[in-house]
Amino acid sequence: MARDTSEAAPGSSVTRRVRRTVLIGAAVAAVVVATAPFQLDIYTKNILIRAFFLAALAMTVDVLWGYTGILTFGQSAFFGIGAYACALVATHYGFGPFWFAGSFLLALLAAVAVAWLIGWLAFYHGASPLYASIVTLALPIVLVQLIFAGGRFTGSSSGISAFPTYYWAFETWFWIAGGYLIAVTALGYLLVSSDFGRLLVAIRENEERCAYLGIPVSRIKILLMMAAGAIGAGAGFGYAAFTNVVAPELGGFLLGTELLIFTALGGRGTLIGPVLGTIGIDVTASYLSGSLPFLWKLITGVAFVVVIVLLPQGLIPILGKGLRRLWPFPRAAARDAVVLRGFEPTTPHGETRSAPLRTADLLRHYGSLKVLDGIAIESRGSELLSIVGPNGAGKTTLMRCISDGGERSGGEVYVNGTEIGRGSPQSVVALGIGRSFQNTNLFETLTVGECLMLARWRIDGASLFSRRNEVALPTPALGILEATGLDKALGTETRNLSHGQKRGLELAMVLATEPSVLLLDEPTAGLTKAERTAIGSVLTSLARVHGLSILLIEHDLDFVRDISDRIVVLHQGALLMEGTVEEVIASDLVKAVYSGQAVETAS
Ligand SMILES: Nc1ncnc2c1ncn2[C@@H]1O[C@H](COP(=O)(O)OP(=O)(O)OP(=O)(O)O)[C@@H](O)[C@H]1O
Repeated sequence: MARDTSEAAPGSSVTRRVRRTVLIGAAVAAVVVATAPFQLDIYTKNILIRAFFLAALAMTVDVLWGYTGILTFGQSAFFGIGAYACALVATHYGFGPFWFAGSFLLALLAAVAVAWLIGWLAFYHGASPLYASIVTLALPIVLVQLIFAGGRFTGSSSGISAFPTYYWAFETWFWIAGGYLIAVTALGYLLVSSDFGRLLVAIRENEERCAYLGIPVSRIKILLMMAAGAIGAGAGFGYAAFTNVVAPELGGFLLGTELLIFTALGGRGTLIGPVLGTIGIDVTASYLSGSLPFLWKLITGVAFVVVIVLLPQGLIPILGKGLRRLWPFPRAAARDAVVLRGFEPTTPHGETRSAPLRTADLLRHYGSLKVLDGIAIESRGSELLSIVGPNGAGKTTLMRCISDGGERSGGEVYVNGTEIGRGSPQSVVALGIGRSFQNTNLFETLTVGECLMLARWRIDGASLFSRRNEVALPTPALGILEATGLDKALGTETRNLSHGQKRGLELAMVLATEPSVLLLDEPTAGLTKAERTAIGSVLTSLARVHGLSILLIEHDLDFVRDISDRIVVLHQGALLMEGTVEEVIASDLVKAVYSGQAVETAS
């Protein structure tokens, strides 16, 4: 089965990506060539070479902050590591082609190792974005302190100067710096416009949802940090080799903050904005700092505040809009037509597993407040088990404890026979759990097609430098898309969908991960009667035809009665009752709980 959306833009996505990559590379190359130093004075040549190396560094800040949402103050540290690797080896060990190449390699390795450590500290499971920013803030501060403490070896606060280097002509260094900038910007563009780039945007928009789709968010961020660190160190190495002067400020906190300002001014999340912004601002600032030594910081500071307040997207997007009016070209390849294919899921029809999900003595407390107390439930394959109970009974907490090993305070959770331990959501997804949330939890600026591709990431992977436009989905996911009309809206951004369609998309995304146990938290909340009926019949078919084990939290008891095989009733964090639909509906105990009467629970 294959369906093609009707929104195909002219030209293949590959052609457009190549065209846009060439365009981005050409724009940077144009700046480099336009400033070619044949008639420039030495001062200007110096400034431009420095600006090109810094622009390459700012490009990495944009990939980390603009695209992935990692607010990093620490990129300057990698620049400093690269610069000091060059200076220290040349000063203390030796100089020549072997030493030069060796120190370049050392710079890259040292940056990658430090980035790995910082990434590991900043992005361990459960760390908040604020914590990650503080860790990156500490990095340049620690590095500068180490340089100070290094005494004569590192040159302390004076740095190191006049170490041996290649005294090539300014023109040669100009092309090295410009070439490095063009190469890393083109590489950066290929990355952010690929499937992997789509993943970075998804992490920025909704990291939690990514984790529950089985995407190893922390690992991806650490790898990105390592790549960005290596590029930054390469730039720092080049700068040190060119100037043959290094000082602690090259790896300092001030430069780290300035890079954020350059990125914001140029246009966060545009790649070309921070590159051109850095060149423009650094060159202007260098001139102003010469002629107006006390005023230039004030002027750039005021410009920063004005742009942030009046043009929060930065300067380059505004210029880009103007250019696009004069010379229209296709927008980002992100909106390429997406083709859907369906396949039968691997779970055999009607397979009945004994207990794909089991909890034993599950406990969750917040301080002295016991929210779940000794919950033992078991769900069977090909079964729809509803979890009901008054507000605050602990239903959502139960789902959290099943889907994230770090959530529970005690007890065990077994998924397909494996105890989840303290595993992260993505490791629990790998065991066969799929979870949808009480509140719709999507990626606002991604299209329906992109969201579906994202949901397949764990199984299909994502290419680093290319972009697919076809996604294969298990037939149940396709069924949900058809039932909610989403198969006709694959190019629509999710923020423009109706509430019902958002709920449908969320369910389709969970099903796309091919779970054997489905945890659904009020999947029909806010839906019309017709939409509820459609979802209800899909759920029953998932359980009975496709053999899934479904745990469903619902407040609509009529809906529960119509579709459930069994019901579990929670009350004040304890298991009140478990039985067939008829048993639970006939229970006086359950009626008493729902009418607000005081009821004794087992615990
Ligand atoms: N982070 C938290 N800190 C303290 N208490 C919490 C926290 N999260 C949940 N609780 C408490 O745990 C109890 C159970 O909450 P939970 O959301 O699991 O209930 P629920 O049965 O899903 O309710 P509802 O049907 O309203 O969604 C509530 O009393 C809630 O206030």
